Amino acid sequence: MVKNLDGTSVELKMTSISLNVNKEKTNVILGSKVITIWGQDYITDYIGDVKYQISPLSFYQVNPVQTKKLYEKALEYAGLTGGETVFDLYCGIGTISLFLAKKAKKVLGVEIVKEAIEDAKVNAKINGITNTEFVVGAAEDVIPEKYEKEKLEANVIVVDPPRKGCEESLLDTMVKIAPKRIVYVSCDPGTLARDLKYLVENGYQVEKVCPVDMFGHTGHVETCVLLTQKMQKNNDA
Ligand SMILES: C[S@@+](CC[C@H](N)C(=O)[O-])C[C@H]1O[C@@H](n2cnc3c(N)ncnc32)[C@H](O)[C@@H]1O
Repeated sequence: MVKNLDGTSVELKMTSISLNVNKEKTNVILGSKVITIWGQDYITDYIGDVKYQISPLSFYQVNPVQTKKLYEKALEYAGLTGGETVFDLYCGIGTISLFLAKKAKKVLGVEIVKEAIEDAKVNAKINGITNTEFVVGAAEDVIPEKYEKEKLEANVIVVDPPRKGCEESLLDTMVKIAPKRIVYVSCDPGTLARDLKYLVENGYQVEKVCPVDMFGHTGHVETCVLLTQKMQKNNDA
């Protein structure tokens, strides 16, 4: 039994042991080869009432108590009423996508790791969620390409990039798609500030900012930001 910081406790049950093989001499921790030594090829976890299957090469937040708060904040900032098309870019195993899907018309998730997208599809299925689509690829390639070919539309775009933030080509296409709301989830204040500057210079305004302490006793902070269209605010007023 392990006690969480919020006083709740969880029973830990080992379901798998796997070995990762990395022969590259770089600063990347995990190699692409994973050997299951015992048990299943994945672990499972719940955030709120959503169940997730997570395979070894897929990203998963490390602090389950704070992750629930972070996703609830992203959901609140998305302001969904049930009729929206939402993009969840850098979606990992579909964690935020599935949180949002329950309150949206449709969610499109994009993620670069193939195994994570396979998990996302399974996760939609095991939670009985049918209004999601998951695509493998770099967000900065998939979204501009789909925008050119299919004239994609979205009411809300959520981005949760790694520390390097979003490529300018993606931000540029997001501005062209012109969602009413952008929810930016970031683990790096420096690249967050850079990307917010771009969005603010291109028609958006920062409406709300909420830091979430995902990495207790460290100097790191996760941040959830709501941006809205400048015109929209003026029209609403
Ligand atoms: C901070 S994680 C967020 C994942 C997910 N939203 C979550 O909360 O579990 C960033 C994710 O972006 C993925 N990623 C990295 N570069 C990418 C890119 N260029 N396009 C799409 N996904 C990318 C990583 O594999 C990782 O799953």
